[in-house]
Amino acid sequence: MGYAQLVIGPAGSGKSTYCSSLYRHCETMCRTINIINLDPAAENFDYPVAVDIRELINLEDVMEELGLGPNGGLIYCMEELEDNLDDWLTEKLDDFLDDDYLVFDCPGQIELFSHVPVLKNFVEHLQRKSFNVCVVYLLDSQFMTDVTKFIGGCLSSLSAMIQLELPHVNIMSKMDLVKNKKDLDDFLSPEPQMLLSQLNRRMAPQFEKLNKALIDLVDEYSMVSFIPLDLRKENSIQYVLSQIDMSIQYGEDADVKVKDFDIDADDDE
Ligand SMILES: Nc1nc2c(ncn2[C@@H]2O[C@H](COP(=O)(O)OP(=O)(O)OP(=O)(O)O)[C@@H](O)[C@H]2O)c(=O)[nH]1
Ligand SMILES: [Mg+2]
Repeated sequence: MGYAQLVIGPAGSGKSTYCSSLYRHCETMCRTINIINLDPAAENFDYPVAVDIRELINLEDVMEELGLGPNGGLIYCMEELEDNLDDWLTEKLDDFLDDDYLVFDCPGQIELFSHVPVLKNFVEHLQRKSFNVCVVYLLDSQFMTDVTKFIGGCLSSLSAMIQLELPHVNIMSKMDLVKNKKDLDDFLSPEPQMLLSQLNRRMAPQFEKLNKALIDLVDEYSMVSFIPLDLRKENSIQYVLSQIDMSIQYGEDADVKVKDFDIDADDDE
């Protein structure tokens, strides 16, 4: 049984920075995690890259050779990954041990997890290889400064949840940038009624019915709940990691193994 985090979220939400901070944090705890770059456009890394999609394909070549733009090029690269799940990816995954912990640093284009099946197929492949996978969805704290932005962020997180059907942890990144601490309580786990009245105040009256439907939807899926992440604080990183570990049962399975072993030992007697 392996463990995997799929780190997704809008462009620039801090995914790669989160990966490198997590790597350093785990290093100080003498815990090994392997970070895998799935962004064919990435160039600089602050973490050791265990596996790199650019060994398979890179965006620059695709744009040059096929005359595609950056977004079309990215989709092409990801489809190439999809076509190579059984050979390239399987070969790479075979290098890891049974209970290794992988963190996938994904590109930020939201169509990847909202309306193309690449990540869904990727996840199913990991699951077939016995990985417990969860989504770590990062939203930038700047989304908390504006209720319309915040709802938009929640909806894109929700679309990832629907498309990927995985345990899902929402993270509010870049908490060091939050000036007004009152925003924290308002947006980390806000009252649906509060969001609705703020939305109605911001928008023209003809949107009231839509706003109500949106807030009901977001509320029903319990989406409006974010764990704050402040990378300056080790205990913040530790808390986020512990919540993610819980969602993929990391650590729990280790206990089960010990128990299973004890039962076997009894049988032998
Ligand atoms: N202040 C602050 N800035 C951050 C934090 N995390 C990331 N950033 C900055 O935000 C920008 C984007 O960060 P990245 O980690 O590259 O974001 P990303 O989600 O990987 O971006 P894409 O891969 O392009 O989608 C960079 O300039 C980072 O330095 C944070 O916790 N606090
Ligand atoms: Mg990145």
